[in-house]
Amino acid sequence: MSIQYEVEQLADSYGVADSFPKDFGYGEEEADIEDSPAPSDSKPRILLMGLRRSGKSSIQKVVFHKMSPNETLFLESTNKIYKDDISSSSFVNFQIWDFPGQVDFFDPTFDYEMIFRGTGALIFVIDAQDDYVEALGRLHLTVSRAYRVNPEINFEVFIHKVDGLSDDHKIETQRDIHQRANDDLADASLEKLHLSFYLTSIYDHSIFEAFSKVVQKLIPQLPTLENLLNIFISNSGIEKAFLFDVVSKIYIATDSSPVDMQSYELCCDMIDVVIDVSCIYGLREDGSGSAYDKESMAIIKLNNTTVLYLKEVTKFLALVCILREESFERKGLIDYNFHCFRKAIHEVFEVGVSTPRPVGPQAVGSPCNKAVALNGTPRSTV
Ligand SMILES: Nc1nc2c(ncn2[C@@H]2O[C@H](COP(=O)(O)OP(=O)(O)OP(=O)(O)O)[C@@H](O)[C@H]2O)c(=O)[nH]1
Repeated sequence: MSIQYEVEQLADSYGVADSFPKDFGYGEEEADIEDSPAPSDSKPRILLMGLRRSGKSSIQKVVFHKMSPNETLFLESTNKIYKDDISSSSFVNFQIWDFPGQVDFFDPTFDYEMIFRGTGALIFVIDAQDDYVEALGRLHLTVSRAYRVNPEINFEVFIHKVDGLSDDHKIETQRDIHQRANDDLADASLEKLHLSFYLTSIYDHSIFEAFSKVVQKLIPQLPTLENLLNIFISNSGIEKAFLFDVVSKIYIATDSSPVDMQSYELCCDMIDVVIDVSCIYGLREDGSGSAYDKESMAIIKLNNTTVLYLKEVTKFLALVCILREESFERKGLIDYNFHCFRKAIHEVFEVGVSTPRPVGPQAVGSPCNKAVALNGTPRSTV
C-alpha cells in the first residue's frame, strides 16, 4: 500500500511543554481543570465486574493505558477495588472502577449501595473461553442488586476473549448467554432490566468499539454531535467521519451511516501513525512540545483512491474522515466546513472552561450523575 503522508506539527503555540503519553493535554488548559477538581468519588463511574481472570484489568489497561495485549499475560490478580481516574488524559471525565473477581455482596464492609448510586454504566465481563454457568449466576446477582439501588444504570455485558472462538461459535455463545441471562431476569420479574451484549477481545478493535458504545450512551450531547457530523459530511462529500477521543481511541460520535469495523480500524490506525510520527519528528530538539496539539492534522492518501483526513478538534478530540480522492479535490471547501464544525463543537462543549462539578452527598446518586462530565464541560447539562 503506497501512502502519501503529510503531518504538520507546531507545538510552539502552547506554553507548557508536555510529552506523549504521560500528559496528552495542552499544558495551559490542563491547569484550568486542575484548579477545580471534582472530588474523585463524585465523578460518574463505569464499573468493571466479573469473575476472576475474566479479563477486567486487561480491558482497562489496553483501552486506557496503551498496554499491549500480550503484556496483560503478566497482570497480577486485583485484590481490592482499583479506581482509575482517566479524566486528566481523556475527553470523557469519569472513573473506571476495576473490581476484584470475588466481590462479596454480603460483606458488610462492601457498601454496594453507595457504589451503585453513583454509577453510570456497569460492565460485566464474561470469559467466553471458559464455562460461563457460574458467571451467569454472578451476572444475575450483580445486576439485580444494582438495579434495585439504581435503575438508571446502563447494564453492559462483554462476552470477552472471543478471539479464541470460531465465527459460528461466537454467535452461538452470544445467543446462549443472551437467552439464559434474560430468562433469569424474567424468572425474577426483572423484565425491565435491559442488558446489552457485545463480543469483545483485547486482541482486535472490538474492545474499543464496545467501549465506544458504552461511553456514547453516557454522553447527553450525542444527538447534537451526530447531527453536526451529518451536516459536515453531507456538505463536504465525505463518506464517513468519527469524532475520536485521541488517547483511548474511543469514538464518542459518528455520523448516522452504519459503522463497519474496517473503517473504524483504519481510522484507529491513522491516529496511531500520526501520534507515533509526531512523537519522533514533531517535538522540539530538546524533546519538549506535545505530540498532539491545536495544529495537529494529517492527510493520508491510500492507493485505492481513498483519502484519510485527520484534524484536531479539541485538546482531547480529533475528527477522522474517510473520503474519495475526487471529493478531496475540493479541499478548500472541506477545510472551511471543518472550521465551522469545529466552532460548533466548541460551542457545545465550551472547551477549556471547567464549570464546578457537583459536590457533596446530594450529587452522588442524583439522576444527572449518570451522564458523564466532559473535559470541556457542556453548558447545559451535568
Ligand atoms: N485470549 C484472550 N485473553 C485475554 C483477553 N483479555 C484478557 N485476557 C487474559 O486473561 C487473563 C486474566 O486477565 P485479567 O485482566 O488479569 O483478569 P481480571 O478479570 O482482572 O482478573 P482478577 O484481577 O483476578 O479479577 C490474562 O492472562 C489476560 O492476558 C482476551 O481478549 N483474549
